[in-house]
Amino acid sequence: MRVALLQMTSSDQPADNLAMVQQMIADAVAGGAGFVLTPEVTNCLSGSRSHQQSVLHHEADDPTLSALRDTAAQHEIWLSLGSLAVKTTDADGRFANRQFLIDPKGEIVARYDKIHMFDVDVTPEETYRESDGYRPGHEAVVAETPFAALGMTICYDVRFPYLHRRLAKAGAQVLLAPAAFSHVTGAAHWHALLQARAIETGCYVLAAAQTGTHPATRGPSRRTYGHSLVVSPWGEILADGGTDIGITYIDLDLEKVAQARRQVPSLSHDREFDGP
Ligand SMILES: O=C(O)CNC(=O)[C@H](CS)NC(=O)CCC(=O)C(=O)O
Repeated sequence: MRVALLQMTSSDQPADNLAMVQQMIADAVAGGAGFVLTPEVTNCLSGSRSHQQSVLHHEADDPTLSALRDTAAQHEIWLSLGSLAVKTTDADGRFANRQFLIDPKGEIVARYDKIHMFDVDVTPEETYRESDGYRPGHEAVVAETPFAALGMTICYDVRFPYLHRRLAKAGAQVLLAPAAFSHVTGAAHWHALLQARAIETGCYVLAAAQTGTHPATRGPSRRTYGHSLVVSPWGEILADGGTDIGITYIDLDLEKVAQARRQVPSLSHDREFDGP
């Protein structure tokens, strides 16, 4: 299976972002991809709650989701929307940061709501309170497909190794890690974190990333790190998307998953122990 990771610079205008993704999917299909991945918050990257309130939708009537389901069906591809920001019915008005897996008929076959919220002061000037705007998810998800079992994670989840081990023990062979990583933490940690998750689990890690300075009509503009990454189950970086908008390709070979796990079977060497 040929996979394409789309690296983009989402703005806070969902219609513009949709047009961009549709064009990139067409390009990826022309490049031979049968599975296309988009980054976190593909539809809208915004730091303004009131702006999000005015442009986002519930899943059931989200125009980005319905258009991209049609796109997947039209090209007969598998599509991971790394996430869409969608409205929920929660009384506090918080959104969900939700990943969708869409099959070649355009059906949604799996959903995952980001579990770990990025409530972090990266520097005194650069602070994030993701849980102000988004409600955390409560359920880990492994999606079975004919070409691989996919463990779903989003961005900050990458810092929580036990989530990934659970996904691998539940059968995942490929971990999806779409992101909008901050530039500062990305430069310090991004490659090492993704390589560690691959090594610990013997999974491929596929991380489609947001990149660059994101245009914002309201609220602060943000800068993300880019470097969409493909890591092999042995921990090698097979592809790095750099910092430009563009497409990164990889041909998955699941024999590599079995091989890495044969060579170092740490996934099956857990021990019970006493202590803290
Ligand atoms: O806010 C949105 O619209 C979409 N969500 C994000 O961009 C999220 C929360 S702010 N970003 C991360 O999780 C970055 C994690 C990171 O950079 C790290 O772990 O170092």
